[in-house]
This record gives sequence, structure tokens and C-alpha cells, in this order.
Amino acid sequence: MSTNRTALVGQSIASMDLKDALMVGVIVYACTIFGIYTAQPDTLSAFWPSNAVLVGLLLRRAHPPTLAHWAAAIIGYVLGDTEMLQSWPKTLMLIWANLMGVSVCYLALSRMSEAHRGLRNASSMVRFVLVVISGAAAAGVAGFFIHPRLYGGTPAHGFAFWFSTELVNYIAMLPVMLTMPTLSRGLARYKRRTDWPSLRAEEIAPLAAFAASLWLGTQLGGPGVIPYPVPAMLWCALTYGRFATACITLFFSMWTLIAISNGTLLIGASFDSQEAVMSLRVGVIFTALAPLTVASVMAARNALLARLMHVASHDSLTHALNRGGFMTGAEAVLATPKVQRQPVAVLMMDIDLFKAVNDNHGHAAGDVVLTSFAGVAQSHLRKGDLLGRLGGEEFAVLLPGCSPDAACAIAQRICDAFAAHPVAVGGDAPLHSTVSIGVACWDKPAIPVEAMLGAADAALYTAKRSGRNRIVRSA
Ligand SMILES: Nc1nc2c(ncn2[C@@H]2O[C@H](COP(=O)(O)OP(=O)(O)OP(=O)(O)O)[C@@H](O)[C@H]2O)c(=O)[nH]1
Repeated sequence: MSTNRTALVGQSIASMDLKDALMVGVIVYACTIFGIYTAQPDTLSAFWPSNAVLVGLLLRRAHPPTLAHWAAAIIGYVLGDTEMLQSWPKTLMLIWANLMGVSVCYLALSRMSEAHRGLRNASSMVRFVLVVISGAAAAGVAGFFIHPRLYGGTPAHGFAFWFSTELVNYIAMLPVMLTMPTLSRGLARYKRRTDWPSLRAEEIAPLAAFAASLWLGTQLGGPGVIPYPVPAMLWCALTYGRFATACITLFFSMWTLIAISNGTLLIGASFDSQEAVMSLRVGVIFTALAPLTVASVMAARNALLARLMHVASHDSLTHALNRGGFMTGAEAVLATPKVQRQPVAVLMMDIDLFKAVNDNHGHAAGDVVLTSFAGVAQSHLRKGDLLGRLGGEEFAVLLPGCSPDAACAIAQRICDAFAAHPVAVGGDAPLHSTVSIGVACWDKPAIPVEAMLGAADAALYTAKRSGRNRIVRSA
């Protein structure tokens, strides 16, 4: 039975791998065709996305690529190249050169941590640049041998040309591939209407400044116009995420190179020699590294800030909000226009005879009771409700948009569920603690949070005096 299931799982993984490999082959083929049709006759393509896209596709899989993926990629290259009716030796040499760079980049990046690969750490860009330099150098070695045979020139020129071309393609394309959110994560982020990006002036301004600086360059001309968009791109990097910045820098690189070659951007320099073209491409792409580095440092800073905010506003034992976090969160929730028009309720909850738990079973057992209670209470709350540990064994809940009847029902459910919840403490028999809850309700949030907590606390006091393990609603 289990052998059959293992065989079935194996079969389904194999069929998924095959579909996945097919997709890799199709994408490599499409990118190859794109690269070929943007090339000048009898020269290498200026923009060759296949290799960077292939590295990105292989890295973003949950599992390492199989032989089928590599075979599909090679078939994609071969089919793309046969469109050009090239000779077999030439096709094979070009594919070998492509795979040299792809395999070095893939191997180096797959050994990097997920955070570095997603350009989320302060030093990620330095590592990324070292990797793409290695990948471009591997392609350069291939160019050293095949360029003189295919396109003439010296081996050293072949190395320089392949190295610089691959460097440009990897730096322009790979950050987009590495930082692209998965479709499911991207959709999840914008599920609710309120999560959609608001078109506020401060959010549009960096992009507008970027567009304006590109336009200004076309109007003024001269060699100084290439870095005109840099301040706007840095502004974009400070405002938007890594993926948006990677897309903007890719656009900047492609726009600059294409606009110079078709005369839209007149920089007053001649690009008759291949050396001049190489110098321009590498210069443009290195300019694009600045905003990418800023976006990556910002991602690390934002993640650190989020961690610090969490630590500052949450209780480390129960992971509920601490007093400060609860008060700030409650004030923010109650200030939203929708909540201000709705009824609101506050629960004050205090674990009964908690001192006895500590005295009889030890402080560690008391901690387990506190954690269990927070878990039980949280499991009865909705997404917009707030749970806070105000101190010791005292917890509070804010229930926005909750009628008095619903608030009492929630409080009763928490009370009953905790009384029925056995708390395992070390080798001793499980403990059964109880909780007393004071409930206070308003038609709408007209008084400060402190006063709401005071009213619920008075009801809690009555619950304690009337025998504990019960809920009391404030008068
Ligand atoms: N284990 C543990 N105990 C804590 C923590 N914070 C406060 N306490 C203890 O919680 C106990 C609170 O006891 P009391 O305020 O007397 O209340 P009680 O025993 O629950 O009695 P009633 O509230 O009247 O039912 C004290 O013994 C505190 O030392 C904590 O983080 N962990």
C-alpha cells in the first residue's frame, strides 16, 4: 500500500518536472528568438535575455533542476538558433558559450542564501556582482576560443566582447528574475481593495521624476545626459521595492542603449568601434547598480525595522501585543472612519488564582498557563480584533464593529474553552485553570481607550467577587 503511494508520488513529481522542463524549454526558445531578431546581421545580439532568464528560472524552482530541465533548455537554444539557419558547428559553439556562463551563475547563486539571492541583505549586491562577473568571465573564456572562428578578431577581443555582453545582460535581467514575486504571493498582497497601491502624489512622484529626467536627456543631449535619471532612480529605490527598482533599472539600461543607437539620445560621441560600444554598455549597466544597491539596503533596513517594531510592541512570552502595542494599535483601529461608525467592545480578562499556580507548580508552569491562555483567546478572535497582555496574568481584547451580544458570546466562549483546556506542565497532571472576564460595550467609540479599559476592569472586578470563572457585562 505504502509502496504504491510512494510510486504514485514519484510519478506525479516526475510528470510535474517534465511539464516544468517543457516550460523552461519554451521560455528559452522565446528569449532566443527575441535575442536573435534584435541582433545586427552577422554580429552577436546586443540584448540576449535567454541566459539570465534561464538562470532565474532554474533558481526559482523549489527543487534543483533535473537533467530534463537542462535538456529542454538546450533544445530551446537549438530550435531558436535553427531559425537563423546557422551551421551545426556554429550553433553548438554558441550554445556551449551560453551554457558556460549559465552554469557558473547558477552554481554560484544556488549556493547563496535565499536572502542574498533575493537581494535582501546589505551585502547582497556585492555578492551578486561577483557572481555575474564570474559567469560573464566563463562566457568570456568561451568567447576567447570561438569568437575568432565565428566573427574574426583576436582571442583577447573575443574574451572582452563576450565578457562585457554577458555582464550587461546578467546585471540588467537577473535582478528582475531574482526579485520577481511569485504570482500567488503577488496576488495575496493585493487581495483586498484597501491593499491596492494608492495613487498618492508622494508615491507617483519618483516615477514621474524618472520619466521627466529621461525626457530631459532627449531634449538637452550631450555626454552628461546618461546619468541624468540617477537621482530619480535612487528616489524610486527609496520609495518602491526591489522588484520595481529592478524593472526601472532594466528599463533605464535598455532605453539608454536603444535611444543612443537610434539617435533619440544624442550624446555627441561616436560608437564606430566595438570597444566604444562595450565601454558604453558597461558604463550604463554599472550606473544601474547604484539604485539596485540602495533598494537592497532598504530591504534589509525595512526587515530589521519590522523585527524591531515587533519586538517593541509584542510580549515575548505569549506573543500577544504588550501594553504599549495594544494601546497604540487600539487607538489606530478606533481612529479609522469605518470603525468610528460601528459599535465597539472591550474585554478585560484575568486568569483566576494564578498566584497559586506559580506557588504550587513553579513559575515555568505559570508561564505555560499564560501562553496557553493567549493561544485559546486568540483562536476565538477575528482578524481585525486585538489581543494584548497588559501585565502579569491580565489580558485585554478590543472588538471593533462588535455588538454587545456578540461580545458577550465571544467572552463566554473564551471562558468556557479555557476552563475545558488542559494545560500540560512538565511531569505533573495537566492543570485546569479558569478566567474571569469583564465586558464593556459602546454604540460607537466615543471615549479614550484607557476609559474603555477602566469600564471593562470594573466589570472584571465584579466577576472576581462573584466567584470567578464567569463573564460580567458592565452596566
Ligand atoms: N509565571 C508567571 N507569573 C507571573 C508573570 N507575571 C506576573 N506573574 C504572577 O502572577 C501572579 C498574580 O497574582 P494575583 O494578582 O494575586 O492574582 P491571582 O492569584 O490570579 O488572583 P485573582 O486574580 O484574584 O484570581 C503573581 O504571583 C505574579 O508574580 C509571568 O510572566 N509569569
